[in-house]
Amino acid sequence: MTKQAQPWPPAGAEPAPAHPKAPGPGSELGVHFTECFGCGDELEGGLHLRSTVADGLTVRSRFTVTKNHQGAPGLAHGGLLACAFDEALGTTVGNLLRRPAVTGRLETDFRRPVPVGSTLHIEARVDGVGGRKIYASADGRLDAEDGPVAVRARGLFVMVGLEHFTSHGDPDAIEKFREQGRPVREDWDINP
Ligand SMILES: CCCCCCCCCCCCCCCC(=O)SCCNC(=O)CCNC(=O)[C@H](O)C(C)(C)COP(=O)(O)OP(=O)(O)OC[C@H]1O[C@@H](n2cnc3c(N)ncnc32)[C@H](O)[C@@H]1OP(=O)(O)O
Repeated sequence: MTKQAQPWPPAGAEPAPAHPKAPGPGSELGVHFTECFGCGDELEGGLHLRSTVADGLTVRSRFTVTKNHQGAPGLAHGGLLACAFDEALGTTVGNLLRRPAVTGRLETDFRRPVPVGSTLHIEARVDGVGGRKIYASADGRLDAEDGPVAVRARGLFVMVGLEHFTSHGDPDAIEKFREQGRPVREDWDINP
């Protein structure tokens, strides 16, 4: 069977300018929720991914692979790497467009093994928007921002209203999220 390349972003998607209140180049994005497996600092085995706005619609993230992230002995588990890209892409979309959105589809290409002890540098960008759909992609490089590409990913995010979180999420966790002073309503463009 021949593999046919699909255009990315798909026809009809339009460029997505950063939100006027989006953090500027050089901004550290911090932890969006302390219990998040991707970026939270309360989970010892989490990824502890850290992100910085680069320029335009690009965010650079990095995380160091530990023994907690293994699949094969000494190598990162592919699902964990997909998680890192979900977080990096979600952070890019959420912070730069400032619209609540969730991952609808995530594709990953694993090009090289990622050993325990290595740091993955992920550069993610928003590629376009079509209606409620946001297209984003990322490259993950080994041990340096210009290191060899180990993983590539593309994500389709779908804009949602805040009720997506309040009606499906755990009320105690949402309350904790509010107490941590994270933006729940303010500064977000809701109701796409
Ligand atoms: C309280 C505030 C918090 C803010 C905090 C911000 C923090 C900022 C950092 C975040 C960092 C986190 C990073 C982790 C991000 C996650 O991991 S999110 C968790 C994983 N994702 C989920 O749980 C989503 C589960 N899925 C769903 O809830 C629903 O299926 C969705 C995605 C909301 C879509 O449902 P829907 O609203 O009914 O919309 P639907 O009409 O089905 O789809 C809308 C469009 O998207 C298309 N679509 C949907 N799914 C797909 C798909 N899989 N493939 C292709 N097309 C699709 C549809 O075809 C449709 O296209 P059009 O017809 O408009 O052309």
